[in-house]
Amino acid sequence: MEECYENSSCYGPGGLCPVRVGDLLGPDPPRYRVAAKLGWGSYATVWLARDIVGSKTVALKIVEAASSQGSTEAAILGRLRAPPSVEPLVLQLFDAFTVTSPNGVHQVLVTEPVMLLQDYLSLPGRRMTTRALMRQVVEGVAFMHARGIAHGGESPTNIGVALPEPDAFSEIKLWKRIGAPDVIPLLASDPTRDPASFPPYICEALDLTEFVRQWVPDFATRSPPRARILDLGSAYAVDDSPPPPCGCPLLFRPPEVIFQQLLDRANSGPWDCRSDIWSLACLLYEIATGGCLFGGSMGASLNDSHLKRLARASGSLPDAWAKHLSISATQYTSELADEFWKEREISDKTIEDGLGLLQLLRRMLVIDPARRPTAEEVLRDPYFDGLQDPGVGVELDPAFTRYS
Ligand SMILES: Nc1ncnc2c1ncn2[C@@H]1O[C@H](COP(=O)(O)OP(=O)(O)OP(=O)(O)O)[C@@H](O)[C@H]1O
Repeated sequence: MEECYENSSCYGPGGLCPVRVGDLLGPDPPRYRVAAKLGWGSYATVWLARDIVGSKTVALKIVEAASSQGSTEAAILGRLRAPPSVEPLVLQLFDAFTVTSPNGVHQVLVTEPVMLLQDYLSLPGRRMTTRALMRQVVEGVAFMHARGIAHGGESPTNIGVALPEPDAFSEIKLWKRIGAPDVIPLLASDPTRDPASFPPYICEALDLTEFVRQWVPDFATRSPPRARILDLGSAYAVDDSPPPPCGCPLLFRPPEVIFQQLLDRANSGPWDCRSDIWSLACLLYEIATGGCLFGGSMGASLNDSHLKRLARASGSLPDAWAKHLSISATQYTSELADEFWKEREISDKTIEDGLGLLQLLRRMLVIDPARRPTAEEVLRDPYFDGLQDPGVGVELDPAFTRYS
């Protein structure tokens, strides 16, 4: 039950912004009317809202007060804006402002709403091949890197798909179609606590997939999807600033960060666009197979065994790491890596060129970040050769001039 909602203890000084369905938010005059919750993360709640001035449907990411002041997400999304004539591959920012609640000042990002890729992949009869979808994701990463942004957290929950006809949604149609959300009333155990510091109820997130299924039943079969990279909360501009702590989920986290954290848990050390390439490889494997490349049957923890598993996949271990692990580096050979990859052979015939995909992933999963291919080089890998993507209408442009 608890996992279906953000934790109520997140409301308090420096915490989340208390939001209710129907609230009108925005810079003067407020223009975004909250219709439903879309989700929540470690630092924010995200809401579907109607822009009553622009007659648009938008997503509002409302960041907890303690993380709002230092948040660079709006600036980074601003740098990744696509020109109007180009299909974007990164979530598009429409507006940014702050709201003040009893818990502090909250950054609000107004973006397009999307369906999570994992939910999209569950729709029956989708028209686009997984390989074409993967190419869009790689192209999105190449675009970010060309703009000097390292993402630092690529994982399946950070990839979305543009919604069909989002501006035609209205709050009334929404609730008529799928019913009202479940809510849990909140009452502070301390009766003296300011009741304005928490919402009167915690609201269940909207089942966007179910809504799209009903609203546009032929969405998956009608047109190829347009992928979007989201959650730039851990991203940074590599030329302008030192890397923030790496926010990548453990199973997607690159080995250089893991090694650094094994030395000092509080410090993820330097990471950059080459680190993204490692996470991207793990993400591509998961998009293709639905399985996790480095998750053992017991999951994974930040420990020596996990680092050894990554070294096994890449067939090498730096001497300094071997010394720390008290093992010999010479046992990490390409033959050992061959065994790892043999265990991951893709037998699912619906995945095009499974062998070609694994070869590409091996190219990307190299321990030394400097030897990993760039995202542009990944796009030119034979695995993506001859890919027709008529619905998206974008072609690979090595210089990415179409974005500038
Ligand atoms: N534009 C959007 N459209 C639809 N849903 C969204 C959108 N942005 C975010 N979400 C939903 O809200 C959730 C939280 O968003 P996000 O990951 O950006 O928050 P966060 O606090 O930065 O999370 P994290 O814990 O990953 O750092 C997402 O997992 C997703 O379910």
